[in-house]
Amino acid sequence: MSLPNHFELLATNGTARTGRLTTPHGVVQTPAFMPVGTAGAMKGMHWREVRDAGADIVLGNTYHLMLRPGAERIAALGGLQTFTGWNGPMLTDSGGFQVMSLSDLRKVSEKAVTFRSHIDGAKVELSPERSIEVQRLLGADIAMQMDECVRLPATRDDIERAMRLSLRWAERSKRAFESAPDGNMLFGIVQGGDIPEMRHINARELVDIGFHGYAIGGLAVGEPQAVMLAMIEETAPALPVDRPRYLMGVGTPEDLLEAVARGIDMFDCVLPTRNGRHGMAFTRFGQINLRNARHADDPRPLDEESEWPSARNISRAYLHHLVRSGETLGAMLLSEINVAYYQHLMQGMREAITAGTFETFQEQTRAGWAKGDI
Ligand SMILES: CCNc1nc2cc3[nH]c(NC)nc3cc2c(=O)[nH]1
Repeated sequence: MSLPNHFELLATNGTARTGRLTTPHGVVQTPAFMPVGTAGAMKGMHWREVRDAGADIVLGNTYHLMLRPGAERIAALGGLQTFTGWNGPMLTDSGGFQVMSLSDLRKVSEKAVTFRSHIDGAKVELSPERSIEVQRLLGADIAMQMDECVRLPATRDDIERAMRLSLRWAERSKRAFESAPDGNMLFGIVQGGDIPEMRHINARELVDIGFHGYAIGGLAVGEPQAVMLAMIEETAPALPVDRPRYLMGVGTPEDLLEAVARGIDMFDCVLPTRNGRHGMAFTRFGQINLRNARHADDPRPLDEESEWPSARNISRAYLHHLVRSGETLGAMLLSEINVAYYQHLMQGMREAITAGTFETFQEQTRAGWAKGDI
């Protein structure tokens, strides 16, 4: 049974697209970048800064939130938006991916993923049904199916096994989701590793099951960028043109530009906030490492033409000092500067696609990065 469509395609420019996704908590303009608020907070930022930076939607991690403070507790406190104070759209992942990377003593069976909490060692079982129940308790506007992502390189057998398990879990996730409140969405996830044939089979069978939107998973897991881009080219055309496509865990500004050019609408990545905490700034000149001694006496801001005040008004010398001294303010300023840069880049792409000038935008943006830091 096909699910209602909450996505409106507004313009295309080559295979790049811009659109609007309507959720119960607000509208998401695409291409969209979702900053990752892992455990119900955007590390180092107030929600008002996330909003001011231009983010329409943020991601919350089910694995973290179900372990602490707990899904039932968040539901009793009114759901994620009320609990956290972020009152916009939220997407939650299904938890499976983080189990594989964060917990030990984990076991994957047909029924569920069983693991020990990395917080207190408690044994936890996460089935597709429980994952959907948790995401509903959290109040996600967009929930994700539970899947199994294999890291690359992987054998064909492993890739096929995980892809077929993920398809069976897609069925179960959808069945568990069916009775969701109106407007809430469930996205399927395409696996298939770096094997085009597997990607085609998975996309076709996932579309037959029918979802509000489709994620391309199993990428940004150690493969070269060329392989990631090739798999997007194999997968995106096999997905419905009128539904959103979400590339999980991606990526650098370069990744975003290349993936939007190939038809991707949504992204999530920890890079802007994580690199910010480590003293790295994303700018239109490329990445700048504020730990570097060359900034110690530099009175200039990161970017005099930036629309973001902290990037336009704060000297590199001061940012260098904060980072070198381990001042919390350094992590906070660079996190907001980076999230604002990512959102500004997405806004530039949306405007260029609408104007039909995306190719020029790509060339100019790449030239700025290539010029490097002045
Ligand atoms: C919804 C959870 N499932 C799920 N999350 C993912 C998160 C990722 N994050 C990265 N690189 C940072 N690749 C990913 C792939 C998947 C994937 O294939 N599946």
